[in-house]
Amino acid sequence: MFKAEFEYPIVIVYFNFQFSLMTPSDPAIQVDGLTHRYGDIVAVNDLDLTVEQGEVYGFLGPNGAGKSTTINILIGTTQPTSGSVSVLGYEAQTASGSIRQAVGLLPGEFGLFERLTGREHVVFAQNCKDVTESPDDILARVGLADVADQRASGYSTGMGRRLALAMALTGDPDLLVLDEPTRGLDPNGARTVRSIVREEVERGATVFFSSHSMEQVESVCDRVGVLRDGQLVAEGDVEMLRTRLNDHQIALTVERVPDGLPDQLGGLDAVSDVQIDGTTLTISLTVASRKAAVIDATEAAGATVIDIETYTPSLEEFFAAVTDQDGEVAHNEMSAIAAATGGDA
Ligand SMILES: Nc1ncnc2c1ncn2[C@@H]1O[C@H](COP(=O)(O)OP(=O)(O)OP(=O)(O)O)[C@@H](O)[C@H]1O
Repeated sequence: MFKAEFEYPIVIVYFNFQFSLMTPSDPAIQVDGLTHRYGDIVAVNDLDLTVEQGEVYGFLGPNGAGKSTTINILIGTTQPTSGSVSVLGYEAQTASGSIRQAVGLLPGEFGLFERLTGREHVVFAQNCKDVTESPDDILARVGLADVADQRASGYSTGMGRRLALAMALTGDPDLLVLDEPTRGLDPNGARTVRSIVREEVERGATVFFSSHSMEQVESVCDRVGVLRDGQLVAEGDVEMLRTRLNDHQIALTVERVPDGLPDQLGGLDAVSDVQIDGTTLTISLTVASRKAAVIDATEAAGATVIDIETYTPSLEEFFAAVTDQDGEVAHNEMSAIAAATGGDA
């Protein structure tokens, strides 16, 4: 049965290979006007996306947003309805064989060969990519050195995920496409993934990282794109996205609240609300960078500031805001973010 599975791709691959014309300044991934329909369902809707060489790009979105469909198109296993996709300089529609050789893919769903050991899986991946390297070194990197000779049928879900990552790492790929790499992993496994991502980037690879875990994305990604209903609704570096969410607060505790100070602060640019509790003023801002102006205005009114606390939303809150499809707040925040990032809400 194996034989039949291996012979078939050889025929496909023959027509699918191309030479890459990518230069060092070209993006690793370039998606233009990508649309994919499953019958009446529009899974990806006129998506534009650019991932530069050497960056870690976090691809976020709620269930059904279109992440896996996009990834399947990137690696050429799904043909788009329309639009163009270039990966490492190869056209995804015509050079899927070349892309699969150059890319290390950790798929969202991955079935192991129950009868093969962990080491045999890695050797299989190496043979597919025609590379020779020590399978044990790769297995050690993902924490499977001790079970290298164990059949995969005895692997837990997390061990299977680690093995799939080991297979993706074979051949030092120029681009790693990781679909939910930390799903099913314990905290140690998640930490291993994070350090492997950093090592791969140091080596010069690009990483495209789909995840539901804000913690993972915040800690390893350079840039983040949020997909909703097949469209990118926000994109930017993690810090910028956070500071552009219009829910920043600064709490100032003063020795004495001068008459008229709350009204004065309420009249400042970008201040949306002022609450007072004893000698503590909590000021809500639509723009994080206006915090200094609030402190200046408070001191100019004659108040002595004795304590300052600030609040910046986490990426988790940002994600909830831009992907909550029912809430009015979500729509307003998306509009603000889209305006700030130059996207469409
Ligand atoms: N083979 C398919 N046939 C029909 N519809 C599909 C198919 N695959 C995906 N879809 C639909 O396309 C849309 C996007 O699905 P996709 O799996 O790409 O989303 P996702 O962001 O990866 O979701 P998740 O986070 O749940 O994995 C969903 O509405 C889904 O139901």
